[in-house]
Amino acid sequence: MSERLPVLYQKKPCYDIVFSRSFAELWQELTALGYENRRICIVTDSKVDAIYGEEVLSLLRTHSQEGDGKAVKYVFPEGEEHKTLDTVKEIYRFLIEEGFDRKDLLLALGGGVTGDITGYTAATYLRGIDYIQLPTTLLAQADSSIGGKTGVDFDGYKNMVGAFKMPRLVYMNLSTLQTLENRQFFSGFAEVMKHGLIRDALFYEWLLEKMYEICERDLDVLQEMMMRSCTIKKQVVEKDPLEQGDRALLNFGHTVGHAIEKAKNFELYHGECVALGMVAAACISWKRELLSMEEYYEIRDMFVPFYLPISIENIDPKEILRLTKSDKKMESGRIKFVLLKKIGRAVLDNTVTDEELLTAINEIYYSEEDACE
Ligand SMILES: NC(=O)c1ccc[n+]([C@@H]2O[C@H](COP(=O)([O-])OP(=O)(O)OC[C@H]3O[C@@H](n4cnc5c(N)ncnc54)[C@H](O)[C@@H]3O)[C@@H](O)[C@H]2O)c1
Ligand SMILES: O=C(O)C(=O)C[C@@H](O)[C@H](O)[C@H](O)COP(=O)(O)O
Ligand SMILES: [Zn+2]
Repeated sequence: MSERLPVLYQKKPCYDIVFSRSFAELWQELTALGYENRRICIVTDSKVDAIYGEEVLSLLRTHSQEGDGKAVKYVFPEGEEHKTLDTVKEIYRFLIEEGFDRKDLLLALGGGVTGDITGYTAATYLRGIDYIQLPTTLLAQADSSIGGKTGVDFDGYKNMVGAFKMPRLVYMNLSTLQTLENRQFFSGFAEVMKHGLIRDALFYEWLLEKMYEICERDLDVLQEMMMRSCTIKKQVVEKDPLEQGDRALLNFGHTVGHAIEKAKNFELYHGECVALGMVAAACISWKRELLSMEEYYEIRDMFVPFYLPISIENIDPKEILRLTKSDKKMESGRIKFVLLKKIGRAVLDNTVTDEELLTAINEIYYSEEDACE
């Protein structure tokens, strides 16, 4: 049974999130939004294309009354290393060659990388065309498809170039989660856990209770999890869509997380780095006596059954510290850091010192020497 959640932008209805179990209702949704006679370009990566590309393209072509040319597909190589302006440029070229105009539509079919690239292309091509999110990873369904943050990495620095551009619809086919590799599935789970930790202790506890069903990818449980996770994200972005204030709470774990992503040259996945960053942020919260020691260790250890890292080898903690300074959440030379006051309640703080950060980075740094001591 499909469900939907409306999302407001500046207090007005903007787009719906549809939770479905197939792509079958997609055409009906496109028609309801008036795209039935528009040209549609599916943007997807090579891996997702091999699994779902033809299914979605033929669905669009079957329904489109004016021939195959109405729906086309652009495929880029999978992986974070392709979330760049070069990929965006290639999509611009393709859209120009195909004669896409301002009334036409882009469909982002894939994970967060595809969503971020497609959204940014939609924000900038012809000064803005519409796009729809068809998220196929846990991370994209629970987090990145909602809220209109789009962009690309630049010289390895995360999301350095981007724009806010709201999608016209987020259509989730939850069954796509069944084909996701385990490591990718759990990487996405880190952002789900983040939503519980920053805003909703009951959701956090529910996630622990449903650990078995989540790991088994029980679709009913995943649908409820997604509804609750998306509700939290929706509430935060509705209140502060352009990140003037509390939306920055969604960055819990990201200051250190993004630094590790860059330092490791994207060898670790986004959610894995965010999990490490959340452990570091929880550690600072403990050292400041916002969290008790028990709470800190509970937060750290609950990542383990979800196959998420809580320590990392082969990094230079000082280099990670240096990289945190190039994250976007800097204001007048200070990092806008997210700490936890308790489980379910995050706060912004711009007084975290280099010393505190280094102590926390050392806490997640695993070295052979320490292990031998
Ligand atoms: N815009 C936002 O608000 C926001 C929020 C969180 C993360 N992000 C960004 O999202 C990106 C991470 O997203 P991601 O983890 O989805 O990465 P991703 O898009 O690279 O997808 C991960 C991998 O899974 C494959 N894949 C996708 N769907 C699949 C499926 N159903 N079955 C099998 N394989 C599938 C992809 O081809 C890729 O290899 C990062 O760049 C991060 O910065 C953005
Ligand atoms: O939607 C948001 O706002 C977020 O911060 C969600 C994050 O999970 C996401 O990784 C986002 O892309 C990070 O934003 P950035 O501005 O720090 O790049
Ligand atoms: Zn994130």
